[in-house]
Amino acid sequence: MKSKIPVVLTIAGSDSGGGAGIQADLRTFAFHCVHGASALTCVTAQNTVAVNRVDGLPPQAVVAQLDAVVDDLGVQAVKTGMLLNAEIIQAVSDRLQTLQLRPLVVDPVMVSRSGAQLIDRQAVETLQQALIPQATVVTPNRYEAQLLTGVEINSLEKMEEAAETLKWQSGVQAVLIKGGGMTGELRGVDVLLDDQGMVVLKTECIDTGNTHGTGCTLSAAIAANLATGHSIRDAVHQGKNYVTEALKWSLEIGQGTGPVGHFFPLCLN
Ligand SMILES: Nc1ncnc2c1ncn2[C@@H]1O[C@H](COP(=O)(O)OP(=O)(O)O)[C@@H](O)[C@H]1O
Ligand SMILES: Cc1ncc(COP(=O)(O)O)c(N)n1
Repeated sequence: MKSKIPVVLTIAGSDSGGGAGIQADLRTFAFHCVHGASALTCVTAQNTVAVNRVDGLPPQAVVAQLDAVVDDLGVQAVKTGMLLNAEIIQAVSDRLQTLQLRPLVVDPVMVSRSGAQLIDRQAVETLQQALIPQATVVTPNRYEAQLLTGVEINSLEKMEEAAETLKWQSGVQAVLIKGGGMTGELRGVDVLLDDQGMVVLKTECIDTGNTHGTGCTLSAAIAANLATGHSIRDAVHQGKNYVTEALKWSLEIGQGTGPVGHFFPLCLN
């Protein structure tokens, strides 16, 4: 029997601990019944406690992976994660622009959950100028949104202000500011701004320290949902619900911030 299945490409880094990056993306794609393809940007020596080392690939190697996937498999949606440096970001942005690969979910990965800086300063600028304007949805967390907009985010109103600022300064179609790094009752509350306006996304707050990979998982789920034909709003809503479930089933692995449980329904024992 032959089956037709959407192909989703992630352009991101490897997490040796398996909780975030390419590993989280591919598990999320599998859960959503889409075929996951990957273009690796870098290899991190990482666990639940720290990022010990990062080795980047040459930009041409990243673009060659992208081309190999697009030329043969075709792609119904793309997401980007950790892009490491300005050269890789520029090369990927140029290729995405030329090929007009859409929908495109940009997770502007800059700082890890353990607090490690994951890309350099110049890379932030290139992300802003070359990649984010092309995005269907951009998904910064609290700290990334602050860095991208200059708005200090300490309330729901400031989350909304940052979303407005980022949307109008970049021309991106939709902005999702994630609230996993907020405190009190705003923890786990996200704000989505698209062409229809602003919505606040609230699910239950999960009391767990094991949040490694939440951002990667959410952006991968949104890309998978877009690939299967959902609207932006629907893709984001369903992605948020998926992350909430995965957080409920997060894994007690390692000494630090453990990963979320991507295949929760299969692991109920
Ligand atoms: N404790 C939590 N309870 C419920 N949702 C959470 C919690 N922590 C993070 N989230 C959700 O996980 C998703 C990823 O957000 P966040 O953790 O802020 O991203 P990142 O991993 O990029 O820092 C968001 O939808 C956020 O609201
Ligand atoms: C290779 C890689 N990519 C991304 C993240 C961010 O992870 P998170 O989803 O927790 O923000 C990470 N720690 N490592």
